[in-house]
Amino acid sequence: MTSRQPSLRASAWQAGGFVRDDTPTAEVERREAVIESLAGTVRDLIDATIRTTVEDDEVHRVRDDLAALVDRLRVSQLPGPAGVRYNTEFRSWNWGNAVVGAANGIAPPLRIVHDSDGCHADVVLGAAYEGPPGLVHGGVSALLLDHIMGETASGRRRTAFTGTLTMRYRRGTPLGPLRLEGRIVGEERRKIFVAGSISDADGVTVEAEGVFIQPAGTPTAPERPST
Ligand SMILES: CCCCCCCC/C=C\CCCCCCCC(=O)SCCNC(=O)CCNC(=O)[C@H](O)C(C)(C)COP(=O)(O)OP(=O)(O)OC[C@H]1O[C@@H](n2cnc3c(N)ncnc32)[C@H](O)[C@@H]1OP(=O)(O)O
Repeated sequence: MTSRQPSLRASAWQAGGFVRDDTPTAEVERREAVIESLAGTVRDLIDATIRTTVEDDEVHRVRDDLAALVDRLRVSQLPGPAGVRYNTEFRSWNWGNAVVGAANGIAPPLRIVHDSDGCHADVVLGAAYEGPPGLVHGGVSALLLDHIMGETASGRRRTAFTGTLTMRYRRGTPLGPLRLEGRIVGEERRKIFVAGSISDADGVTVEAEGVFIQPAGTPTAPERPST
């Protein structure tokens, strides 16, 4: 990208990608379920594409069928990325998000749980997230930790952007079932210090520490109940 991008400062938080959208929560959730079901099938498609061994002619036929389906979805599109929207009830939705976007077939199916200590999520990573053979790509580990640690810092009551994220890859992270965790270990003015980890059944594979910054002038809501 060559054009100059705006920085994620307070003015951007207020006016940029965070869009007030007065769609009622019930309608947001109805549409979210619809689009999530499509994204789930796209995720299956990605896995099937990686692992298929069907003959070349069949690959070409499937490609042509898919191109026709893409044309149908293109009939009505947003002008750009989905951004983050919120309504009068502070229900927010970010359907394009790279980690938790309901409409995003390249986002792993991650369900983040906020608890009293921070956040955790159980996820099963398949072939689409491979780096070394049979192991999770290091950048994918960083992606997932960045997000869950950011959500931990946010606590769903303030915006927090990643300032610095440091990873220690202790051993290979196998594809398959994994647990992600984040917890706040300190706060200093607008800086929130967060520890995070990825574990498999045998223990921690990646540990991380991060400094997340609440942009100046952005609000902090009262504590929200855990889910
Ligand atoms: C009513 C409210 C309800 C809200 C509800 C919210 C719901 C939220 C929902 C869901 C949560 C989502 C979770 C997301 C997870 C994913 C996170 C990401 O991937 S974020 C994208 C990647 N990160 C960027 O692109 C940042 C780019 N950088 C910037 O925009 C700025 O540099 C920023 C905001 C990080 C800092 O800018 P400054 O202008 O505020 O910083 P200065 O005023 O200079 O410093 C403040 C303090 O922070 C330290 N600092 C600044 N930058 C730092 C850095 N990069 N690393 C460490 N410390 C830094 C400074 O040393 C200073 O510390 P001293 O107070 O003096 O001790």
